[in-house]
Amino acid sequence: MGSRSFFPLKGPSIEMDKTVITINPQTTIRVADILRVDLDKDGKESSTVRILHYPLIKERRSRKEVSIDLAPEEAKELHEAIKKSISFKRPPHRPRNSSKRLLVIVNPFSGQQKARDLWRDEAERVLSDGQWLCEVVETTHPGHAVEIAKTIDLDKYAGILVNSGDGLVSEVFTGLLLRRDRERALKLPIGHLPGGTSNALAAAICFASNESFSPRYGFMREAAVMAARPTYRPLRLFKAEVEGSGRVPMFMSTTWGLIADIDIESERFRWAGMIRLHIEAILIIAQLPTTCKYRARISYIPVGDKELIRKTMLKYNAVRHLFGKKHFNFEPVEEYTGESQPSGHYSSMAEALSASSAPCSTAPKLPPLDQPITSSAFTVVEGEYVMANLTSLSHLGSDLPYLPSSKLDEDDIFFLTLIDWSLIKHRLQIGTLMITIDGSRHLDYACFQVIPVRACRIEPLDGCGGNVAVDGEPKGKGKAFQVEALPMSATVIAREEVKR
Ligand SMILES: Nc1ncnc2c1ncn2[C@@H]1O[C@H](COP(=O)(O)OP(=O)(O)OP(=O)(O)O)[C@@H](O)[C@H]1O
Repeated sequence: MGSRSFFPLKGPSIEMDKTVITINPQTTIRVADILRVDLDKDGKESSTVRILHYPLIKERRSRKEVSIDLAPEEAKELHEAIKKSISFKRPPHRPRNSSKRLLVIVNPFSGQQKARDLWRDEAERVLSDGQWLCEVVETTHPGHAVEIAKTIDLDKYAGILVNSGDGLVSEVFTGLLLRRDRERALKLPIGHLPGGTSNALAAAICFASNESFSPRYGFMREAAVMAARPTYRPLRLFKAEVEGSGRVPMFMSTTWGLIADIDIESERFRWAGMIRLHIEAILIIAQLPTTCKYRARISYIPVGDKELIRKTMLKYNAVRHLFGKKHFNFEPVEEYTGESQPSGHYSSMAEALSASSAPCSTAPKLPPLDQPITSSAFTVVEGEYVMANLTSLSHLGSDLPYLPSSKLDEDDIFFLTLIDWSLIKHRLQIGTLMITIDGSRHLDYACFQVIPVRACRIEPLDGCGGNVAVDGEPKGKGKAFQVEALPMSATVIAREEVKR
């Protein structure tokens, strides 16, 4: 759409193009921020166009209404032009019922039991402003969201909003992967409303979209605005195989050593909220090297792309163009085009993850965990490490921009990050490295290494222990594990990149 002019009864003309409505030099409205537009026919002489939008003001989304009086014909045209620009696009799973209906799953116990209040105080009104019909379900037990995702009627909803931490998001992906019609089910848009303690996915989506989010004060409203005016982005899924636990899906990280130790061992301080992580970190770091000094063999297929390697050092607040021209672009999620899909479910995740699926560009590279790696494509190292993590998201939590260069929709690449014990000068160095993750300054430490990989196996040696966690879920201590991409992506709700 080129620029169009409209002439109000008073004041200068209004200019509207594809992205912005300029009411006067001081007042502009971004089309992507508009949730609703109404037309009031006041009389023969004039009509009013009322625009409800949520602009960013001081890095928060604020509800604003603007009314413009125009001649009736002019008002009708402006109203129609705006309505057309904000019209709801059919989600890629192509539901038969194209109404604006969402299922909202709330874990009433996540985030120190605040998810329910956050929904009521911050999100519900935004979705209602956007004229969405929301059916809210509260989970009653662990695994409840797996069941919901396994059985949800794909034709009834335009998406699922998951109001919780990353644990419940993982359950939803698990449920979708267990469906035999998952080729279509994985196109059902999933929005993460950050109602939990760790909201890594919501943060990574905001970061990718250049949306503002405040780890400290929460960003439920910002995520709700995103859900009310959604764009759909692919999120690459991965397969983690862990000794004793078998194959499980992964969308964020498999951590071993320090970070997993802090996360899992700090459960005993759950009453302290987020501070529990700090208490545990201090205890562990004070006891180094009797804690968190682990021996391992690491086998990986490196990605020798210089541009990619350079990017891994960029912090979250780096100027966005430094990440590369196309870094924040993404391929739109292709619409599901198949007609019929098999019904029912796989009997286990092991079966689901080994079953062939949609056409893929990511052929398996790893043999099963109990078989040796013989391919010469692998680099093999042995050493002592404080931790070794395999991550695929930019954030490990909303306040942890761990690897800002990670993209949501990378084909089959993820990142091996290591703290090599032999490069540490003093245990205080680990302490300072950990507390600087919130500004991504851990990337400046020589002992912190980042290696882009296409497959990786980590084998703890000499019974050295160290917690292993997949997407935050504990999987035992000192277990061997390996990760590679799945030939499948889920669909997440994001927004068009915010221009600043
Ligand atoms: N009603 C419920 N009662 C008990 N546990 C539940 C319930 N609903 C969901 N869960 C479980 O709670 C786990 C943690 O949920 P979630 O990640 O949403 O919250 P969180 O507070 O962010 O947790 P974390 O502190 O681990 O990040 C999920 O793995 C899920 O299985």
